[in-house]
Amino acid sequence: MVACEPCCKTDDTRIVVLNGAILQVGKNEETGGFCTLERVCVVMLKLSMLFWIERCARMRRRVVEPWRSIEQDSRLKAKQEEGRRGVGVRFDPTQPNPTIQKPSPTLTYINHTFYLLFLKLASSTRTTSFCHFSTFSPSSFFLIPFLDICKMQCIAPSSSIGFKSIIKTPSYTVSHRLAHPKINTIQCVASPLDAAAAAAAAAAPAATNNFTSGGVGKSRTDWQSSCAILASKVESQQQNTDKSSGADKITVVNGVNGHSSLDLIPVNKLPKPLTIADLSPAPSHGSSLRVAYQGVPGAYSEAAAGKAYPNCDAIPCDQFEVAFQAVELWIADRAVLPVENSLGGSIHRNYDLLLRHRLHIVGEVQLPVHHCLLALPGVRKEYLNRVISHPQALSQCELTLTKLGLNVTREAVDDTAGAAEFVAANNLRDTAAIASARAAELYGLNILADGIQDDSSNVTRFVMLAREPIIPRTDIPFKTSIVFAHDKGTSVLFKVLSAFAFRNISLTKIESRPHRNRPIRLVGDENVGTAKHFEYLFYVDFEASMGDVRAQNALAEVQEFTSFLRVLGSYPMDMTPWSPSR
Ligand SMILES: O=C(O)C(=O)C[C@]1(C(=O)O)C=C[C@@H](O)C=C1
Repeated sequence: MVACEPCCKTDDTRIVVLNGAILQVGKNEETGGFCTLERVCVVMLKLSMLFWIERCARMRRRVVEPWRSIEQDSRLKAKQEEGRRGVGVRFDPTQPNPTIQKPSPTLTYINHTFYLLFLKLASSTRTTSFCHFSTFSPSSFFLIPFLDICKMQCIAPSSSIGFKSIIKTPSYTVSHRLAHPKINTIQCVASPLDAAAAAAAAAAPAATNNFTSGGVGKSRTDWQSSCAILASKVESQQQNTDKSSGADKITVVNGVNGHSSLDLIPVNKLPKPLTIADLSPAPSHGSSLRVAYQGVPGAYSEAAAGKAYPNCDAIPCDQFEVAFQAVELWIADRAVLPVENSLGGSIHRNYDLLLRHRLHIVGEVQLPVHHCLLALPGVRKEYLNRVISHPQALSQCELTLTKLGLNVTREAVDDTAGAAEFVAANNLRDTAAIASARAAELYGLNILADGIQDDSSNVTRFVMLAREPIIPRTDIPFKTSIVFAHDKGTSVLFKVLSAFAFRNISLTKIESRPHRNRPIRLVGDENVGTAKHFEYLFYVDFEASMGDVRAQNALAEVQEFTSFLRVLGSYPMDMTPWSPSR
């Protein structure tokens, strides 16, 4: 089980620890105005309230969930019978029934579901979260007001015992939070197997009413006679159910047999409930995973998305920012974005966006990038007076273009495949695009020159981003990416780096970016003048998992020197065999 432990270091510095790994240390303004600590506390508060409600519900379950008690009661009778016959353990009716005291697997399941989903809420970027009613239970009723308070969407799943709870609201939408849950309808699918359960559900509201008006006594005898009444209802309704046609089932569905005056909604017209499968983490092999990438089909980023998640649904986005937001808004499950190229260097925009957004790095892929020079059919190199592409691609092919005698204008566009599409769509006979062979195929262009990158081992590293971090492992090679800032300028950098060096942790990358919240630090006095130092944020990748004690100790030390520290992700290293682009 994942455990979040928020704790405070000083008044304005916050630390959030996940499974022993420091997830975030820093001041609010440095993390884009987002405060994890407060949110975790709010979630924990809600969580404890829900557990409390659940406990109350459990204590009253005998009264408000008669169908369960009927089942227990029949077991109880069987035990009594056994006792009378002197078989097995003797049943003492003066003692509380142990089966009633024991929490049912369903309730345990509900607790776990809530716990997991609330932790999910803790790390999601929005207030929207999901509440999953695993079965028809009193807790469903008790929790409805809380959905609104917690700004959660309610999801009614199918249940193993044939009940379906459906929260209907005028503003019910699948992708957004439930605004004001008003009506709670219990749907019971009356399949022959579930008939008894269905009839019991139909009888349930009556019992609940009795309870609230004090009709059911608290003593065991009162309770048993209530059960007897309910049991007879179950029997008669079971007979009805057995006889009933599909139309009758709709009446039973709404819990009041024979009253067609109720505004009934045919089952097939109701929105299809999300199931637990819709909420569970996406399969690791990537099938049906929606993966956002920047560019249009044929871009290298699309190929990287396919390498990271084979069989995924790749979603093209016109900007990096859009890909980040697609994941945050649940339009996509993952984003795959380039961060550095072996020739062109870092893609700074994505480093800045990593800090501005709340996504976690959950993996990396290294893609050999094999560039082609593309032009319209019939166009020759001599006709060209312009080459267009993504700035990275232009810089990766700079020398080769010159060698090919193409001392023509270079123009940067958003992505390589977009450049190919532009040439084709505008029928540009004087312009070539640098893009992939797949882009040539997709946009009907000819390959004028193949493998024009300046180095055959041209590789771009992409990171996979998700709303949730993954649990760090120590049995396979892992990498961790962090970002930090410090108040005392670059002088602290040595101390920070030595925290890793002393523990034999290799660094694979250091990148510095302007500290946009505090770009300049003034040092000096009136006599000497004022030095204006630029302030930086440092991005460091190191070869260790956050599950590794060495990494945890190194970060604990780094934290001493830094004013802000955030773990961007701890993820498996791409260990695929090396295959150069040429
Ligand atoms: O334009 C594309 O095809 C991209 O996927 C972008 C991108 C990049 O941003 O570096 C990806 C890989 C190559 O290095 C060139 C361009």
